Formats: sequence, structure tokens, C-alpha cells
Amino acid sequence: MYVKICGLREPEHVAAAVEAGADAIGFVLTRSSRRVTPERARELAAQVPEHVLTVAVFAGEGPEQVRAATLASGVRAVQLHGDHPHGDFTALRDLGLTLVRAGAAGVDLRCGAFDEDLLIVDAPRPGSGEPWDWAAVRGRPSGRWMLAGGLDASNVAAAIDAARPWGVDVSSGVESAPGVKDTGRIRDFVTAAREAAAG
Ligand SMILES: O=C(O)c1ccccc1N[C@@H]1O[C@H](COP(=O)(O)O)[C@@H](O)[C@H]1O
Repeated sequence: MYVKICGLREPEHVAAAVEAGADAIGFVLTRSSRRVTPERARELAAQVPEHVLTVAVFAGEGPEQVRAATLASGVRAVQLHGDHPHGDFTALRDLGLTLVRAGAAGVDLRCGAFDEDLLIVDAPRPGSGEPWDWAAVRGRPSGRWMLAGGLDASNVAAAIDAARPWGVDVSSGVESAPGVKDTGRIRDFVTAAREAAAG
């Protein structure tokens, strides 16, 4: 089970996610209580070992703005939320980074349909922490896709059982208050996701 922890802002939480065994770590570079500057993302990404994917998260910005901020941040993947045309992903392909498309259950659920490498199927309001009907997408997405939206250590096993994703992605559910990550919750989430996947 691939596990991504998103919205990290502090070195101790990046370290906690890496130590817990996260596969990917996200830095939010768009409007959000979790927003960091590209320069801050670069500092945080520098402490992440090669085997953990670092991801810059955007929502609605155009490809040129995404390109500039991504290059400034030094991350290895770009995550685009919102109604992006196929051309936005193609325009970023030359960066040589992993491209991640994120959208709610109504979007095209075939990973790769927009030239992306990974797909995230999320709640209607990304980053809100609101659970949704995860079972509604069971059997529908194809390829390498992550379930997101309202997950936490207490419900991730049920969510995995309901939707059968390739991976899971969390932000609010590993926080003690909005925008404030919690080391113990990060560790508990990764453990719960891996135990659920192991059966
Ligand atoms: O986390 C944010 O603040 C955010 C803002 C804008 C776009 C995406 C954002 N995060 C993504 O939202 C989900 C996690 O949501 P939840 O808080 O766990 O319910 C995940 O895809 C994040 O990458």
C-alpha cells in the first residue's frame, strides 16, 4: 500500500513521515492553511531521502506558474487538483518529474488518461478532511490510484476495504488542529494503512 502524507511544513513532521515509512510527502504550494513557499519546500525536501517522493501540490494554477514554483522547490513530483486539460500535463512532461492528477469521483478515473503517472481520487473539497462515500468508486478507477479525503488512522482500514485503492493520501487526518501536523498521528496512520493492506 503506497502511503502519501501531505501538507507538511515543519522539519520534525517531515522526519516523522520518513521514519514512519511514508512513500511520498506533499508540500502545498497553493492557497491553503498548509501553504509553504517554494523556498521552504526546498529546505524541507532536502531532508527527504531519495526513496521518498517529494510532491508539490497545486490547485488551479496554470502550467507556467506550476513550472516556476516546482523548479524553485526542487521536488520530484507535481500534483494538480482541479479541472486541468490534458495539455497542462503534457506541457509539464519535459520537467522529467512524476505527474499526479487529483480530482473528485466524477472525473475520468483512468490513471494515465491525462498523461499523468498517478491519480488521486479525492473529496469534492481537497484538504477539507471531509470523509465521502469511498465505496462509490470501488472497481472504477484503473492504474496507480490513491484514495484521499477524510482519512485518518481510525478509518483508513475501512476506507481501503471499501474502495480497494493502490494507495492512500492524507492531510487533515494527521493533524492535531487545522494546519498543525502531529507526529504520533502520522506514525499511526502509516501503521494502520500498512496493517490494513497486509490483511
Ligand atoms: O491539503 C491542502 O490544504 C490542500 C489544498 C489544496 C489542494 C489540495 C490539498 N491537499 C490534498 O487534499 C487531500 C487530503 O485531504 P484531507 O485533508 O486528508 O481530507 C490530499 O489529496 C492532499 O494532497
